[in-house]
This record gives sequence, structure tokens and C-alpha cells, in this order.
Amino acid sequence: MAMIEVHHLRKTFGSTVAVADVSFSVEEGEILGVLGPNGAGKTTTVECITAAEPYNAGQIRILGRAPREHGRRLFGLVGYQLQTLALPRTLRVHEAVTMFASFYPEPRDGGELLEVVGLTRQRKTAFGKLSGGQKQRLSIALALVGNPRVAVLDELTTGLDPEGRRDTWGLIREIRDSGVTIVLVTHFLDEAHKLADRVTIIDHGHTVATAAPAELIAATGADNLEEAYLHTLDRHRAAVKGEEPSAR
Ligand SMILES: Nc1ncnc2c1ncn2[C@@H]1O[C@H](COP(=O)(O)OP(=O)(O)OP(=O)(O)O)[C@@H](O)[C@H]1O
Repeated sequence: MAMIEVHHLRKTFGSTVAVADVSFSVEEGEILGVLGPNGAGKTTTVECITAAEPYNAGQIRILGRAPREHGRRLFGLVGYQLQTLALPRTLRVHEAVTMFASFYPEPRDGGELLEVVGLTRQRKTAFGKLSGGQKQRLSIALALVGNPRVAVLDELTTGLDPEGRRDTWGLIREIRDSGVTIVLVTHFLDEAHKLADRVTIIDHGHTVATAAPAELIAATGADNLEEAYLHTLDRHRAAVKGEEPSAR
């Protein structure tokens, strides 16, 4: 059974259509990369999956059931790492983990989790004194503290230096290897290529393609995922307009 299925999802904010028609599935144990330009509807889509937002039409199934059917158990099932983590500046790292752990019926051990994300030495550091990379690590820890089967990670390496990004990629692989299914929203095509088993591309609220990076590269005759991504978007937009795609 697929871990997550999204069928013809539609979500509007007033007159803004944030998600027009998005469909994809996420298999258990895989890393699915969610790609697309700014404003494409990626965050809105994952917020519908985590039930942070209700949706207008279509279907979402998590382990075969609608998000709301899971009730409060959904929060333990799907961990969500926010694009920006806002916590009181004086809250210490271990206090944040303990506080978030209290929201869940079967939380992970806080000390062990800080070890996993490499924040043991900072456990007594106030949130306001953490570096950008350390805040990212804390936000990943908070997404995992409920012992979820799925982790939704939104732009998790934005603002990190190359070493921080590489370390975070290692961490994501370890989390996947521990059995957690991962939905990874990213603008970094190298990141998607290195981590994702499959990627789904969203443009203007529509699913454009879902495939393994290597399949997408082969299908477009591109040299790398970035080229393949741009080519796929061009082709989609030209088809929508009824035109021939431009040569990139
Ligand atoms: N709470 C909201 N109220 C009104 N409009 C919203 C809201 N959230 C998102 N939108 C709009 O919905 C559209 C999709 O936004 P969304 O944040 O899902 O895109 P995204 O693909 O995640 O973009 P980015 O890559 O810039 O993070 C945008 O036009 C955005 O302005």
C-alpha cells in the first residue's frame, strides 16, 4: 500500500488557486522530492497532507485513510518540519524537544534524538543562540520527536553552507534508513538528485511529471536533473499554450 496518495488535490485561498490539480503517491520507505518554482503550490500541498490546511476538492489518503479520519493520531504519524522555525529565544534546545515530545502519545527519547541530529553539545543552548544550521537540525528533531512514519521536510537546507547541507543529507539518509518515509520539498536540484528516489514537479498548481531522477533525465535527453527539470517545465508550459517548447 502507498504511504500517501494525493488525487486531484485542489486548494484555494479566496480567489487564489494555490493548488489546481495535484496528484502523486509516496511509497513506504522512499524519499519523494517535491519540486517546482516559487508559488507553484508545493507548501500548500504538503500542508494539506499534514492536515495543517483543509482542501477544497480531490482526495488525500495516508495509509489508506483521509488525514482527518486519523484524528489526533495523524500528528504522530506525519512529522512536519516547518520552513521557518519560530521559538522563544530563551528556550533551550532540550526544553524545546521535551515540550514538543509532550504533544505525542509515543515520543522518541529526546537525548537520543539530539544525538541523531548532532545537537547533543547544544542541548542547553538557548534557541536564540543557535546558528542557522543548528536551528535546521532542531527543526528536523522536532519533526521526528513524535516517532512518525512519514517526515515532511520543507526547504530544509535553505541557508546552510555546503558542509551543513552535506551533513543534513547524511542525516536524511539515516532517517530514511531507520524506516521513515520522507517527502522533501526543495529548490535544490542537486539535493533532489542525491536524495530522492522519485521527484514530482508542480507548476502553477498542476502536477507536471513524477519520475525517478534518472528517468526524467533520460526522457528529456538532459545531462543532469536541473536541465531535465527546466526542460520538463518548458515542455509542459508549451503544451498548455499549444506551442512548441523553446530549445534550452
Ligand atoms: N495562507 C495563504 N493565503 C493566501 N494565499 C496563499 C496562502 N498560502 C499560499 N498562498 C498562495 O498560494 C500559492 C502557492 O503558494 P505555496 O506557498 O504553496 O507555493 P510554493 O510552491 O511552496 O512556493 P515557494 O517555493 O515560494 O515556497 C501562491 O500564490 C501563494 O501566494
